[in-house]
Amino acid sequence: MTSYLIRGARILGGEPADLLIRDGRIAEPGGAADETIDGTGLVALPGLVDLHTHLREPGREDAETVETGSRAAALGGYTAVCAMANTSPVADTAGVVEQVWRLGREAGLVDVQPIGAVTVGLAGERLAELGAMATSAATVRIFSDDGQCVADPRLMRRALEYVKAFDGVIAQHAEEPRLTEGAQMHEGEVSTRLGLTGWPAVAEEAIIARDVLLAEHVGSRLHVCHVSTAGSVEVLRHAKARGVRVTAEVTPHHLLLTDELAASYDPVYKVNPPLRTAADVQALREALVEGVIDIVATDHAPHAVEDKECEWAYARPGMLGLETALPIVLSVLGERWELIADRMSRTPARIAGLDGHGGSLAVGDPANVTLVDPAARRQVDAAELASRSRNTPYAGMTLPGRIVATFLRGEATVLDGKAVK
Ligand SMILES: NC(=O)N[C@@H](CC(=O)O)C(=O)O
Ligand SMILES: [Zn+2]
Ligand SMILES: [Zn+2]
Repeated sequence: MTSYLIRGARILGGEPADLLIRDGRIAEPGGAADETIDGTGLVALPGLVDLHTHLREPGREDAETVETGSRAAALGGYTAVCAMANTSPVADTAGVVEQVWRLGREAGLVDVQPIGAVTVGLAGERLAELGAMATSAATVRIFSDDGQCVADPRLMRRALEYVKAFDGVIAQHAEEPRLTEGAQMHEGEVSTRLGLTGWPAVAEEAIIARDVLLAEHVGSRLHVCHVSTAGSVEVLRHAKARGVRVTAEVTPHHLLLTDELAASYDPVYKVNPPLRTAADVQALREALVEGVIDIVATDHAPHAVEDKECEWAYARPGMLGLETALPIVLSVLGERWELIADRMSRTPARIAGLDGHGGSLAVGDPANVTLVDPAARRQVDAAELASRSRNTPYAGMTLPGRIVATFLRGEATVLDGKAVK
C-alpha cells in the first residue's frame, strides 16, 4: 500500500504540520514515504460524511449509479455516504440493502452505507423488515422513507419504538402531504406573483413538532432531513432544550439559494422541500453555527435530462450536491475549519454510527482524509461533473475551495483534484 507524506498542511485549519498516511492509518510523522505531497496552503480535514445521498441504483442507473455517485462523492471530499432508500426496487429488504452495500464495496471510492426504508415500498402502510435490514451484512441503522413523509403518526411511533432495540434512528422527510397537494414551490409572495401552488412552511414544521413529541414519548432517536424554515429551527430548539433525542440536517442549497430563483421557471431550482426566503436562509445559517441544526447533508438528487429539463410542473424535484457541498459551505460560513469538520464529518459520522469516520486526524486513526485548497476558486461546469446527471443549480458560479486529494483508509481516491479510479 502506497504511503503518503503530506508536508506542511494545516490540520483542521491549525498550524502547518506534516501528516503521514501509512498502512491505512495516520502514522507518527518522521521518515520517508512512497509519495510526498506539498501541503503548503492546504487544509487537511477528516473525510466528509454525507448522511443523505441519492445514488439511484438499483432502478435509475441512467441518472446515477453507486459507482458514479461514489466518484462524485470522493471528488467532493467525502469518504462515506448514506444512500437513501427510494430506489427501484425500494431498499426495504435485506436483499436490496446488501446489494447497494456490495456495489459500494466494489466501487471502493467511499464507504456506502445503505439507509433502509421505514415502510414497504415507501407506501406508508406497513413497516418494512427493519430488523432484517439491521442484522444484514449492510448493518442498517438509519431508516427513512425520504421522498415521502411517514405521515401516519401510529406507524411513525412504531418505527421509532422498533429501532430503539439496536440504537437505530428514523430520518424523517417532514412534509404533511395534505398541506402540499399540488405544491410547486415555497408558499409566499413569490408563489403568489408567479401563480404557482405553494408548499407552506407549516407543512414541514407541523410534522417536526409532531415527531419530536413522538420521539420524546418513546425515548427514541429522530433525525430530521433537509430542514428548510426558520419555524422548524424554533421547533428544534425547543425540543433540544427539553432533551429530546433529535438531530437535524440542512442542505447546501437551503443555506444559499432562495425562492426568488423560481421566477426563472428553470426546473433546476425545483426541490423538496422548496427553496425558501432570505429570512429562512439566514435562520438556517445561524442554527447551523449554533448547533440547533447538527449537520450539513447534501440531499444529492441526480435526475435524468428528460425528468428535469421539461416544464416546471412536470420536472422531478431535486438537485446535485456532492461535488459542490464543501465550496458552498465555505462560501457561506467562511474558513471556520473546526466548525466545518464538525458539521460535515464528525457529527454526521456519529449520527450514522460510522466508526472510523469523522475523526480528528490523530495518530492511529483510520486515514480518512480530505485535502482542500481554500485559496483556489473554481467555476462550476456542469459538463465536468462526475455525476451521471447534470442538474446542478450552481453552473457558472465561481466558488472557493478545491478538493485536492481524498484518502479512504489510506488509499487515494482523488489526487491532484482528479479521481484516481
Ligand atoms: N429532495 C428532492 O427534491 N428529491 C429527492 C427526494 C427527497 O429528498 O425528498 C429525490 O429523490 O429526488
Ligand atoms: Zn426528502
Ligand atoms: Zn433526499
